[in-house]
Amino acid sequence: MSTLLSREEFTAALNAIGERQYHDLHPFHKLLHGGELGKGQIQAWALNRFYYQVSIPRKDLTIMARMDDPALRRVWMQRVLDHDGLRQDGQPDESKVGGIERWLRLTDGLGLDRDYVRSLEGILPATRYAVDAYVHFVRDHSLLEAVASSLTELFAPAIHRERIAGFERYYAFANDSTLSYFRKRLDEAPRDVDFGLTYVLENARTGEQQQACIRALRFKTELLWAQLDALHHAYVTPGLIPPGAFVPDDRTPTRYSR
Ligand SMILES: O=C(O)c1cc(C(=O)O)c2c(n1)C(=O)C(=O)c1cc(C(=O)O)[nH]c1-2
Repeated sequence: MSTLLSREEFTAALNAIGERQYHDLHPFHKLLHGGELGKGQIQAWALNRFYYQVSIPRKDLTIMARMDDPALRRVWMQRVLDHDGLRQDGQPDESKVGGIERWLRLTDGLGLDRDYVRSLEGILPATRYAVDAYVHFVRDHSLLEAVASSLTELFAPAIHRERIAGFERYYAFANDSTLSYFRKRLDEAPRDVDFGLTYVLENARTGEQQQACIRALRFKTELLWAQLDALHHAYVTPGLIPPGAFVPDDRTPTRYSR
């Protein structure tokens, strides 16, 4: 029997996971945000991360398929639209551009071919396993755990701010187009997470349910961490790129600085 935590204790337990093991602490992110990486290494990060980007709407639609309440689905739908964007007829409206397209603007700015990025051919095996594990998790666990697993977004605005500042400061590719994904997320993520956190706090009514939510959030931080471990292993040290994965033209470890 797990004891039922108060609302404050439960919130603190969720936040503690972020403080201890969110991927802002990962050495690869420290290098990326600190201006220490070369162009090829940043390309590898953006290319791999594209698989996360395209999988987020699939993950959210998988969650929605499990929701019985139309009111809940209406709210959750916004997450899918944020990434997929809204249809544009006539005069293009920048606010309707979705996250996937914005991520492609980043990979464009890094000199990667869009068709190659979209093909997903160059991603690391571990990226595929880790990202797929997220989609499978929300399919195979309770709706409450699925919502709890999205709560890493509590910690995402801080990492996006750090990334924008680091990119602007250190890297030649940083501009309005390549940073637009991260700037947009600064508005979207707090709204999502307000809803998600309220849902989890109200629906985890037993100590067991609270512990299941904590485990779900921990699982999510681990799958984010695993993606960066794989990038570090392939593109930083020891530099073992798996067969078939992206090989940068620019393999010099010199900083891709301004
Ligand atoms: O750049 C990041 O570090 C980061 C992390 C996360 C996250 O914590 O899962 C998300 C995002 N970005 C993000 O941009 C995003 O749209 C997003 C959606 C979700 C989710 O779990 O539904 N996480 C994240």
